[in-house]
Amino acid sequence: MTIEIRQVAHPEAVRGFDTETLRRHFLIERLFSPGEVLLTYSHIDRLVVGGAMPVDAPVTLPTPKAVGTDAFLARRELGAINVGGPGRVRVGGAVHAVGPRDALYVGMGAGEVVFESDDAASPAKFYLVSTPAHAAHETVVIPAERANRMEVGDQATSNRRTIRQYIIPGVCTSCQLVMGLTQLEPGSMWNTMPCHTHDRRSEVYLYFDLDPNARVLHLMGEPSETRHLVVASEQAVLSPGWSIHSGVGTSHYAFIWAMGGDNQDYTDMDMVAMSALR
Ligand SMILES: O=C(O)C(=O)C[C@H](O)C(=O)CO
Ligand SMILES: [Zn+2]
Repeated sequence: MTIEIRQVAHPEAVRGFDTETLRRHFLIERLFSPGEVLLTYSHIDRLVVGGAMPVDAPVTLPTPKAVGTDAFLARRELGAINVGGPGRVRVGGAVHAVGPRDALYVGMGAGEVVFESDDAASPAKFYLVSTPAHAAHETVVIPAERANRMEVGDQATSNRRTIRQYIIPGVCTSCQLVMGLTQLEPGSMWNTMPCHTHDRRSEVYLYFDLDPNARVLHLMGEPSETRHLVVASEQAVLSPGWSIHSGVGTSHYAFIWAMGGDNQDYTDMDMVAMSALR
């Protein structure tokens, strides 16, 4: 089992970080490894972020010491979105088919979680985000077409994109986890600009579906002290509540955003005026 621990960094300290230190604190470079579950435990809102990539055998969600309980889901909930080929997830013995770009919500106390691929030649890749939970909600599959869909942005500003909200009140009940997927249209490179913060919630962005040579320049930091991370496909960025999160790609791409914190109100954002960005 592989788990990495990321401590919280104060925004005043982050102002002095060099590139390597910024990447060590905020970028998760490796999420998927064949036949393994890779996890990162971040102390921002105690998000656990990871990837499960079963190939020709099932892989089981481990219970690292970091979660402090006998079972991973004893006091946690889990969201999974499949960014690979068709797969299945066994939760406490019940089998759930999770197709490409479908999501699975797993409630607190649901039992053992085992990931499988339908076809080893096109393995499933389950992107995982877990937050602490206080109540047991129903484990459900949310197919892409059942997600709440919003078309936003404009081709003229290169930010035409479709947002799909999977784990969000009204679609899927959770304790605090909110999760969805944003797809950029071909020719659109910008996400989430004008940008925002929400100090009440931390967020994590997984960028995927980029060509091997394409990159996203992810913008982070306090609005008056922005920094950037150069991000490749299937890498994730931790975004504390004080940080903006936005980006521009060298080609179009998709990303999964997930949040945990004090509320589940997607619209609760503190918009940053363009004139305030430095
Ligand atoms: O494309 C976007 O804009 C987003 O997907 C924004 C994220 O969902 C977000 O930052 C929610 O707080
Ligand atoms: Zn946000």
